[in-house]
Amino acid sequence: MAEMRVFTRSEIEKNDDKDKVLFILHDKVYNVRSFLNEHPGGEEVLLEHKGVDASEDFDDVGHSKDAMELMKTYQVGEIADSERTNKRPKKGWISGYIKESEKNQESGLSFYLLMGGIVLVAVLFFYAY
Ligand code: HEM
Repeated sequence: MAEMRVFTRSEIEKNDDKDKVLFILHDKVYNVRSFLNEHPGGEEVLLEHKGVDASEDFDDVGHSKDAMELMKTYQVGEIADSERTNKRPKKGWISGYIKESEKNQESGLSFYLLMGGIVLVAVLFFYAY
């Protein structure tokens, strides 16, 4: 991951460096210049959001957990403390995380099943002898 920098919103807006396509997603700054051709949603939509806070539109698409992981590769910094919205991502955005917590519950459940199995074996063992 590139070295993290602190940006102001106007810096992102005014940036006209040809090597950078910067936008803001939930107070974090991304440079998707090298991702344009690879974005499954197409380069157009990324270019349309150049220089702006794309959080809401991004949330509305409801990106997957894989997309969230991929994003980390393109993060170049974050917005200065005083300019952060600190808004919680909308449901679409966190759908991946919700799935993640469901996964944890599942693994919690299998833990109890395992414990139940052990107890059952112990009881059977107890009655067998
Ligand atoms: C670093 C930022 C981004 C990354 C890494 C990223 C990654 C992805 C990936 C992996 C997909 C495939 C579907 C999925 O796995 O969710 C996707 C689809 C899409 N993305 Fe992005 N994306 C980014 C930013 C954006 C932004 C700012 C927009 C603007 C609204 C956008 C709009 C879309 C659209 C419209 C689709 C297609 C959804 C569909 O066909 O159902 N993406 N993106």
